[in-house]
Amino acid sequence: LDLSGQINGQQFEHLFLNASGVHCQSTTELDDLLNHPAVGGIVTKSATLEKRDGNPAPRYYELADGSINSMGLPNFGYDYYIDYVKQSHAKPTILSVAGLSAADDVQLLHQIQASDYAGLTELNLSCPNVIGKPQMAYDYAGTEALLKEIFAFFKKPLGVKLPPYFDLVHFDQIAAVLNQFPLTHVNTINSVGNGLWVDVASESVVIKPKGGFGGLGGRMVLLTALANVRALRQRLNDSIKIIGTGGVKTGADVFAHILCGAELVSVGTQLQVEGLSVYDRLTTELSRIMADKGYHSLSDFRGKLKTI
Ligand SMILES: O=C(O)c1[nH]c(=O)[nH]c(=O)c1I
Repeated sequence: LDLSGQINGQQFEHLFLNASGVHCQSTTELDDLLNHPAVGGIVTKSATLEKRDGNPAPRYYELADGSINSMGLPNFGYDYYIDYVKQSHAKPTILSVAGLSAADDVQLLHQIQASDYAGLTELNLSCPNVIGKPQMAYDYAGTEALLKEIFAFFKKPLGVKLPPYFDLVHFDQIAAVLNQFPLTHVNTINSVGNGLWVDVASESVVIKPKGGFGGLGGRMVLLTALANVRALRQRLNDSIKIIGTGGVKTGADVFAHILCGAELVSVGTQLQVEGLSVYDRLTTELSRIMADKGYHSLSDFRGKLKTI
């Protein structure tokens, strides 16, 4: 079976990545992913200019049907990750970056442009957990202005990480902005921002930052993730590929993401819960579904969701 995908001419022999933030903060974790046969490529934890400790713990909590997190962008800083992705790796790498401001974003991309890194970069426009910092991708004019400034100097392959949208007009608006730029891909969705879990027994929230508010992931966000992959596939230029992220727990979920138009699929919460073996299970389950349907490659059904 051909389970490959391509972004900007870079061949991902296997469709699976990690969701940025999960199992990707240290070089050891990144090596674990790269060395796993059922992983096709990796995304780094979003890097900021300087190293960050992030928010106070507890800042991640696993639920029956997913997760809630308010990590606060803990990472070892830009230099740590550019040094890692600059090395030659057997599989494609995506360097994720997240400034604490638009100016930071520009500075980070200037540094990447000046470096000899030739791989993919992903600008995270959707971190919901940096206190006081709004999610840029909910500001359409701000996103357009930022991307105009960036593409004036940035000539390397660039994609963006998007938050979920919940209104068809918002899909139209963000697609109208993104279609103006030579983006290699969009990665959708980031966590569903600012959910709240209440533990009834203790009558308390379960994470410390932001009074318990945090980004939602896992099975509970699958339907929102599929909607965002599908809506953006229907609206974005074909040249902008989609990395489907959000809610993947089974091979059927992976199949659904591809049917909605995803080129590649990321696993976040379920990787956190299950470990690297999740990729073997998902590969087995996806392969069985494809074989039952007589499909030999992802392109046999990618984007071919039927309506009724
Ligand atoms: O809190 C985080 O570090 C975080 N958490 C998320 O769920 N998405 C993000 O983009 C980020 I930068």
